[in-house]
Amino acid sequence: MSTYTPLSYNGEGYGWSDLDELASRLEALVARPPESIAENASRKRLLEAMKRAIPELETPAEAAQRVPYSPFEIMGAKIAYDLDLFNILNRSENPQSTSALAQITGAEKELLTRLLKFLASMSMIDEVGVGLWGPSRLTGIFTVPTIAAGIAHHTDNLGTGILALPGYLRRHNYRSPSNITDTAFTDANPSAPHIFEWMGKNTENLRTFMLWMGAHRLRDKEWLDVFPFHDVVCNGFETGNTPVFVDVGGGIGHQCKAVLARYPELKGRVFLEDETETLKGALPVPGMETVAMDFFKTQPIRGARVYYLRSILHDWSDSPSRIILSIIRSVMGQESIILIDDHVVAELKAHKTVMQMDMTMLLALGAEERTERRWRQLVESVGLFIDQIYCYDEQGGDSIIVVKRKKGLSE
Ligand SMILES: C[S@@+](CC[C@H](N)C(=O)[O-])C[C@H]1O[C@@H](n2cnc3c(N)ncnc32)[C@H](O)[C@@H]1O
Repeated sequence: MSTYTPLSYNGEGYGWSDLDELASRLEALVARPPESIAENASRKRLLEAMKRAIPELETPAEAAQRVPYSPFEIMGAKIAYDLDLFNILNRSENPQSTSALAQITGAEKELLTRLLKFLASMSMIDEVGVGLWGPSRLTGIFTVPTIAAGIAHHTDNLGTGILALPGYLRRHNYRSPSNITDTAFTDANPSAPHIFEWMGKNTENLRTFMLWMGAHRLRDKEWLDVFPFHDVVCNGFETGNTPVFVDVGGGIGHQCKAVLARYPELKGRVFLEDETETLKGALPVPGMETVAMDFFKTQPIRGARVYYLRSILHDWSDSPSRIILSIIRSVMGQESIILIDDHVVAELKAHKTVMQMDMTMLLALGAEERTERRWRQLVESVGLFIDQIYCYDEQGGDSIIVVKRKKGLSE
């Protein structure tokens, strides 16, 4: 059992005066942050260091304030989302009084005061003066519809499952689930056999999930920044009227849209495939054709250059994943490839970004994020092989895994 030892700053380590200086510099940074926050290696390094510093520097009392209260952050964000506070404050030209906000939102003033103070204490809004509120940086971020949808998804869709996971694992003697119909989510939401059917029956929940799909993997780089799409797909493939890009389980078409926008030279047909209910919300994208399908039963487009699977196989344990891949394999032509756009978990010191995704898969779908070794096992078990892996985000392990058919195997 480990006991708490207060940090000692003697010897060669930092002294208290060094920490004071570091704190002053950070305070100055907070007071005058860079004008625009964009991809920058130094910024990312500093942020990572600050996050890692917290569990190293806090006392037990501070840790007790942080970890047990961590669900309160999303709870507060969801209340603000429901009251539309982020949008209201972000579009107001002047700070708003509590009375004005009570009138706009319909919330009782006394209660609203407490909620606003709570939100300000977490930097989600700015407490400009006593009873006076304005937007903070986070307020603006939470007005982005896809990011706001993430707040709704993790409360309305996943919230009960998140809280149910410890009990679920205890009751299952800490064995990996392998079935989407037997998860912490289904324990907490027995009204449907699994989460996708549950969301299919709840239009608003499906809408927030689909919106969130447009942001949950927002990274500094997109897959198309790293994968040589032009060389591999636009060049040298007999196109004309042939299918060139098939987004299998592509949701509402974010990636078809991105491909068509970035590669106007792309010849051939682009297909968005998903379930009928999901396709009802498909984005209007010129050049994108929609095909309703069930990827466990069929692959209606034969001989396409690319079968693209983004965030699909991580939703499923090996057995259903093998069905999805085998069906695609059976319609692949000589030049077809599968692009799996998913996470590859580092064997050592995987980042929180990918590990919290792994826990999401565990609790909601009885599935997992895979290491490279696990990906190879999976694809090789159905007569395919991994040709190359292009990682485009280290923390998330986001990668394009290029998969081809093993030669000489019959269909
Ligand atoms: C995690 S989402 C990924 C969506 C999209 N690829 C993206 O990255 O934004 C999983 C998708 O699989 C679809 N899906 C689930 N079961 C399916 C099935 N049996 N056949 C076809 N699509 C399915 C869902 O509707 C959803 O759009």
